[in-house]
Amino acid sequence: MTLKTLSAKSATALDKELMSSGGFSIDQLMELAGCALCFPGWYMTLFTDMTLSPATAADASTNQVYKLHPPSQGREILIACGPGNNGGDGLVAARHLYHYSYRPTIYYPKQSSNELYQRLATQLRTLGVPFTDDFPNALKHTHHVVDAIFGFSFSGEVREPFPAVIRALAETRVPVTSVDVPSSWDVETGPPAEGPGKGFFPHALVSLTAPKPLARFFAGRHFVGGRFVAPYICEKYGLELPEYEGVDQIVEVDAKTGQKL
Ligand SMILES: NC(=O)C1=CN([C@@H]2O[C@H](COP(=O)(O)OP(=O)(O)OC[C@H]3O[C@@H](n4cnc5c(N)ncnc54)[C@H](O)[C@@H]3O)[C@@H](O)[C@H]2O)[C@@H](O)CC1
Ligand SMILES: [K+]
Repeated sequence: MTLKTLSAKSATALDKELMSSGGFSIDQLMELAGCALCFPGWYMTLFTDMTLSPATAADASTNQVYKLHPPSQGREILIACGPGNNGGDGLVAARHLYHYSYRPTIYYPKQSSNELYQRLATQLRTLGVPFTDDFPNALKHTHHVVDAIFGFSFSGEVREPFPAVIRALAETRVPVTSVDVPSSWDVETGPPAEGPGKGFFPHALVSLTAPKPLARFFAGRHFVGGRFVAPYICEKYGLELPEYEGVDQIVEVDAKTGQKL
Protein backbone atom coordinates (compact mmCIF):
# COMPACT_ATOMS: atom_id res chain seq x y z
CA MET A 1 0.00 0.00 0.00
CA THR A 2 1.50 3.39 -0.96
CA LEU A 3 0.48 6.86 -0.02
CA LYS A 4 -2.08 8.40 -2.41
CA THR A 5 -1.29 12.06 -2.99
CA LEU A 6 -2.58 15.18 -4.69
CA SER A 7 -0.21 17.12 -6.97
CA ALA A 8 0.08 20.91 -6.63
CA LYS A 9 -1.81 21.28 -9.92
CA SER A 10 -4.65 19.06 -8.76
CA ALA A 11 -4.73 20.72 -5.34
CA THR A 12 -5.14 24.12 -7.01
CA ALA A 13 -7.87 22.75 -9.30
CA LEU A 14 -9.61 21.09 -6.36
CA ASP A 15 -9.63 24.36 -4.39
CA LYS A 16 -11.10 26.20 -7.40
CA GLU A 17 -13.73 23.51 -7.77
CA LEU A 18 -14.68 23.72 -4.08
CA MET A 19 -15.17 27.46 -4.58
CA SER A 20 -17.22 27.10 -7.77
CA SER A 21 -19.35 23.99 -8.11
CA GLY A 22 -18.78 23.20 -4.41
CA GLY A 23 -20.30 26.49 -3.23
CA PHE A 24 -17.60 27.27 -0.63
CA SER A 25 -15.98 30.68 -0.06
CA ILE A 26 -12.27 31.05 0.60
CA ASP A 27 -13.04 32.31 4.13
CA GLN A 28 -14.86 29.07 4.88
CA LEU A 29 -12.07 26.88 3.53
CA MET A 30 -9.46 28.79 5.49
CA GLU A 31 -11.51 28.55 8.66
CA LEU A 32 -11.84 24.79 8.17
CA ALA A 33 -8.09 24.53 7.58
CA GLY A 34 -7.35 26.60 10.71
CA CYS A 35 -9.75 24.48 12.77
CA ALA A 36 -8.10 21.29 11.55
CA LEU A 37 -4.80 22.66 12.81
CA CYS A 38 -6.19 23.29 16.26
CA PHE A 39 -7.96 20.00 16.76
CA PRO A 40 -6.91 17.54 19.48
CA GLY A 41 -4.39 15.79 17.31
CA TRP A 42 -2.47 19.02 17.27
CA TYR A 43 -2.41 19.06 21.05
CA MET A 44 -1.24 15.50 20.89
CA THR A 45 1.45 16.54 18.45
CA LEU A 46 2.42 19.33 20.72
CA PHE A 47 2.68 17.48 23.95
CA THR A 48 2.79 13.77 23.32
CA ASP A 49 6.54 13.55 23.29
CA MET A 50 6.70 15.17 26.68
CA THR A 51 4.22 13.10 28.62
CA LEU A 52 2.12 10.70 26.56
CA SER A 53 2.86 7.65 24.50
CA PRO A 54 1.19 7.85 21.05
CA ALA A 55 -1.06 4.92 21.94
CA THR A 56 -2.30 6.65 25.09
CA ALA A 57 -2.81 9.86 23.25
CA ALA A 58 -4.69 8.18 20.43
CA ASP A 59 -7.02 6.57 22.95
CA ALA A 60 -7.77 9.80 24.76
CA SER A 61 -10.90 11.78 23.97
CA THR A 62 -10.76 15.46 23.13
CA ASN A 63 -11.31 16.55 26.68
CA GLN A 64 -8.93 14.00 28.10
CA VAL A 65 -6.18 15.18 25.80
CA TYR A 66 -6.87 18.74 26.75
CA LYS A 67 -6.89 17.90 30.47
CA LEU A 68 -3.73 15.84 30.20
CA HIS A 69 -1.99 18.72 28.50
CA PRO A 70 -3.35 21.97 29.83
CA PRO A 71 -1.98 25.13 28.29
CA SER A 72 -0.10 25.70 31.55
CA GLN A 73 2.36 23.05 30.35
CA GLY A 74 3.36 25.17 27.41
CA ARG A 75 1.20 28.01 26.21
CA GLU A 76 3.59 29.94 24.00
CA ILE A 77 2.99 29.18 20.34
CA LEU A 78 4.89 31.01 17.62
CA ILE A 79 3.02 31.10 14.32
CA ALA A 80 5.12 31.95 11.27
CA CYS A 81 2.85 33.15 8.48
CA GLY A 82 3.73 33.56 4.82
CA PRO A 83 2.09 35.87 2.26
CA GLY A 84 -0.47 33.43 0.81
CA ASN A 85 -3.31 31.19 1.92
CA ASN A 86 -0.96 28.98 3.94
CA GLY A 87 -0.26 32.07 6.06
CA GLY A 88 -4.01 32.69 6.26
CA ASP A 89 -4.48 29.20 7.72
CA GLY A 90 -1.91 30.14 10.36
CA LEU A 91 -3.79 33.35 11.24
CA VAL A 92 -7.02 31.41 11.69
CA ALA A 93 -5.26 28.78 13.81
CA ALA A 94 -3.81 31.54 16.02
CA ARG A 95 -7.28 32.89 16.79
CA HIS A 96 -8.55 29.47 17.82
CA LEU A 97 -5.46 28.79 19.90
CA TYR A 98 -5.99 32.09 21.73
CA HIS A 99 -9.52 31.02 22.62
CA TYR A 100 -8.18 27.65 23.79
CA SER A 101 -6.03 29.57 26.30
CA TYR A 102 -2.74 29.38 24.46
CA ARG A 103 -0.60 32.47 23.91
CA PRO A 104 0.05 32.76 20.20
CA THR A 105 2.60 35.19 18.82
CA ILE A 106 2.52 36.00 15.11
CA TYR A 107 5.46 36.48 12.81
CA TYR A 108 3.95 37.84 9.60
CA PRO A 109 6.57 39.87 7.74
CA LYS A 110 4.88 40.06 4.32
CA GLN A 111 1.38 41.15 5.14
CA SER A 112 -0.95 41.09 2.20
CA SER A 113 -3.22 44.05 1.46
CA ASN A 114 -5.92 41.54 0.50
CA GLU A 115 -9.05 42.29 2.52
CA LEU A 116 -9.39 38.68 3.79
CA TYR A 117 -5.93 38.61 5.38
CA GLN A 118 -6.41 42.12 6.74
CA ARG A 119 -9.56 40.99 8.51
CA LEU A 120 -7.83 37.91 9.93
CA ALA A 121 -5.02 40.11 11.26
CA THR A 122 -7.52 42.59 12.73
CA GLN A 123 -9.32 39.74 14.52
CA LEU A 124 -6.02 38.86 16.20
CA ARG A 125 -5.13 42.46 17.06
CA THR A 126 -8.50 42.98 18.73
CA LEU A 127 -7.67 39.97 20.94
CA GLY A 128 -4.35 41.55 21.84
CA VAL A 129 -2.37 38.79 20.10
CA PRO A 130 1.16 40.16 19.59
CA PHE A 131 2.86 40.45 16.20
CA THR A 132 6.65 40.30 16.20
CA ASP A 133 9.35 41.23 13.67
CA ASP A 134 12.04 39.44 15.65
CA PHE A 135 11.71 35.78 14.72
CA PRO A 136 14.96 34.55 16.36
CA ASN A 137 14.04 36.12 19.68
CA ALA A 138 10.44 34.82 19.54
CA LEU A 139 11.79 31.34 18.78
CA LYS A 140 13.80 31.43 22.02
CA HIS A 141 10.64 31.94 24.03
CA THR A 142 8.19 29.55 22.49
CA HIS A 143 7.10 25.98 23.24
CA HIS A 144 6.02 25.15 19.71
CA VAL A 145 6.13 26.64 16.23
CA VAL A 146 3.42 26.49 13.59
CA ASP A 147 5.00 26.72 10.15
CA ALA A 148 2.39 28.46 7.97
CA ILE A 149 4.91 30.09 5.65
CA PHE A 150 4.45 28.32 2.31
CA GLY A 151 1.97 25.74 1.09
CA PHE A 152 1.49 23.99 -2.23
CA SER A 153 2.13 27.14 -4.32
CA PHE A 154 5.74 27.48 -3.17
CA SER A 155 8.35 27.27 -5.92
CA GLY A 156 11.94 28.32 -6.67
CA GLU A 157 14.50 29.60 -4.21
CA VAL A 158 13.29 30.95 -0.90
CA ARG A 159 13.11 34.75 -1.16
CA GLU A 160 13.71 37.37 1.56
CA PRO A 161 12.95 37.67 4.38
CA PHE A 162 12.29 33.95 4.74
CA PRO A 163 15.71 32.23 4.23
CA ALA A 164 16.86 33.05 7.79
CA VAL A 165 13.49 31.97 9.18
CA ILE A 166 13.55 28.63 7.38
CA ARG A 167 17.18 28.11 8.46
CA ALA A 168 16.17 28.77 12.06
CA LEU A 169 13.35 26.22 11.75
CA ALA A 170 15.84 23.68 10.40
CA GLU A 171 18.18 24.27 13.35
CA THR A 172 15.80 24.68 16.28
CA ARG A 173 15.05 21.98 18.81
CA VAL A 174 11.58 23.42 19.41
CA PRO A 175 8.95 21.14 17.80
CA VAL A 176 7.50 22.46 14.56
CA THR A 177 4.13 21.59 13.03
CA SER A 178 3.97 22.38 9.32
CA VAL A 179 0.73 23.38 7.67
CA ASP A 180 0.10 21.35 4.49
CA VAL A 181 3.74 21.49 3.33
CA PRO A 182 7.03 21.82 5.24
CA SER A 183 7.98 25.30 4.02
CA SER A 184 10.73 25.32 1.37
CA TRP A 185 10.10 21.67 0.43
CA ASP A 186 9.35 21.04 -3.22
CA VAL A 187 5.74 19.88 -3.50
CA GLU A 188 6.73 16.95 -5.70
CA THR A 189 10.29 16.06 -4.67
CA GLY A 190 10.28 16.96 -0.99
CA PRO A 191 13.20 18.19 1.13
CA PRO A 192 15.70 20.48 -0.58
CA ALA A 193 19.28 19.22 -0.93
CA GLU A 194 20.65 22.75 -0.67
CA GLY A 195 19.63 26.15 0.65
CA PRO A 196 18.06 27.30 3.89
CA GLY A 197 15.61 24.39 4.03
CA LYS A 198 18.36 21.76 3.92
CA GLY A 199 17.86 19.57 6.98
CA PHE A 200 14.43 21.02 7.81
CA PHE A 201 12.31 18.07 9.01
CA PRO A 202 9.36 19.26 11.05
CA HIS A 203 8.06 17.26 13.95
CA ALA A 204 4.55 17.03 12.48
CA LEU A 205 2.72 17.72 9.23
CA VAL A 206 -0.98 18.47 8.86
CA SER A 207 -1.91 17.80 5.23
CA LEU A 208 -5.01 19.73 4.22
CA THR A 209 -7.65 17.90 2.18
CA ALA A 210 -5.14 15.21 1.11
CA PRO A 211 -1.37 14.61 1.34
CA LYS A 212 0.78 16.20 -1.35
CA PRO A 213 3.51 14.12 -3.09
CA LEU A 214 6.22 15.49 -0.74
CA ALA A 215 4.57 13.58 2.10
CA ARG A 216 6.36 10.49 0.79
CA PHE A 217 9.58 11.97 2.14
CA PHE A 218 8.15 12.89 5.53
CA ALA A 219 8.87 10.57 8.43
CA GLY A 220 7.34 12.49 11.36
CA ARG A 221 3.81 12.44 12.68
CA HIS A 222 1.42 12.96 9.81
CA PHE A 223 -2.16 14.16 10.12
CA VAL A 224 -4.75 14.72 7.39
CA GLY A 225 -7.35 17.45 7.94
CA GLY A 226 -10.29 18.48 5.82
CA ARG A 227 -13.45 16.77 6.87
CA PHE A 228 -15.63 18.67 4.46
CA VAL A 229 -14.82 17.21 1.05
CA ALA A 230 -17.88 15.95 -0.81
CA PRO A 231 -17.82 12.40 -2.22
CA TYR A 232 -18.03 13.66 -5.83
CA ILE A 233 -14.77 15.59 -5.31
CA CYS A 234 -13.07 12.50 -3.83
CA GLU A 235 -14.17 10.48 -6.82
CA LYS A 236 -13.10 13.06 -9.37
CA TYR A 237 -9.61 13.51 -7.88
CA GLY A 238 -9.12 9.87 -6.91
CA LEU A 239 -8.78 10.72 -3.23
CA GLU A 240 -8.78 7.91 -0.71
CA LEU A 241 -9.32 9.78 2.49
CA PRO A 242 -8.93 8.03 5.84
CA GLU A 243 -11.97 7.64 8.04
CA TYR A 244 -12.33 10.30 10.70
CA GLU A 245 -13.27 9.23 14.23
CA GLY A 246 -16.24 10.70 16.11
CA VAL A 247 -16.25 14.48 15.68
CA ASP A 248 -12.53 14.75 14.90
CA GLN A 249 -11.45 17.15 12.16
CA ILE A 250 -8.15 15.40 11.61
CA VAL A 251 -6.86 11.87 11.47
CA GLU A 252 -3.34 10.61 12.08
CA VAL A 253 -2.01 8.45 9.28
CA ASP A 254 1.00 6.25 8.70
CA ALA A 255 3.62 8.44 7.06
CA LYS A 256 4.49 5.73 4.52
CA THR A 257 1.12 4.29 3.54
CA GLY A 258 -1.32 7.06 4.36
CA GLN A 259 -3.44 4.51 6.22
CA LYS A 260 -5.13 5.59 9.42
CA LEU A 261 -3.13 4.70 12.53
N1 LIG B 1 -8.62 22.91 0.40
C1 LIG B 1 -7.51 23.18 0.97
O1 LIG B 1 -6.74 22.27 1.18
C2 LIG B 1 -7.17 24.56 1.35
C3 LIG B 1 -5.88 24.99 1.39
N2 LIG B 1 -5.53 26.19 1.88
C4 LIG B 1 -4.13 26.60 1.97
O2 LIG B 1 -3.70 27.28 0.84
C5 LIG B 1 -2.37 26.89 0.54
C6 LIG B 1 -2.03 27.32 -0.85
O3 LIG B 1 -2.16 28.72 -0.83
P1 LIG B 1 -1.64 29.70 -1.95
O4 LIG B 1 -1.94 29.13 -3.28
O5 LIG B 1 -2.12 31.05 -1.61
O6 LIG B 1 -0.07 29.68 -1.82
P2 LIG B 1 0.96 29.51 -0.64
O7 LIG B 1 0.42 30.00 0.64
O8 LIG B 1 1.48 28.15 -0.75
O9 LIG B 1 2.12 30.51 -1.08
C7 LIG B 1 1.98 31.51 -2.04
C8 LIG B 1 2.71 32.74 -1.61
O10 LIG B 1 4.09 32.43 -1.37
C9 LIG B 1 4.89 33.22 -2.23
N3 LIG B 1 6.04 32.41 -2.67
C10 LIG B 1 6.01 31.33 -3.52
N4 LIG B 1 7.26 30.86 -3.69
C11 LIG B 1 8.09 31.64 -2.96
C12 LIG B 1 9.50 31.67 -2.75
N5 LIG B 1 10.32 30.82 -3.36
N6 LIG B 1 10.01 32.60 -1.90
C13 LIG B 1 9.22 33.49 -1.29
N7 LIG B 1 7.86 33.55 -1.48
C14 LIG B 1 7.31 32.62 -2.30
C15 LIG B 1 4.01 33.65 -3.38
O11 LIG B 1 4.46 34.86 -3.92
C16 LIG B 1 2.67 33.80 -2.67
O12 LIG B 1 2.56 35.06 -2.05
C17 LIG B 1 -2.38 25.44 0.84
O13 LIG B 1 -1.11 24.86 0.97
C18 LIG B 1 -3.15 25.42 2.15
O14 LIG B 1 -2.32 25.69 3.24
C19 LIG B 1 -6.60 26.93 2.57
O15 LIG B 1 -6.30 28.19 2.90
C20 LIG B 1 -7.86 26.85 1.80
C21 LIG B 1 -8.31 25.44 1.66
K1 LIG C 1 3.82 25.39 5.63
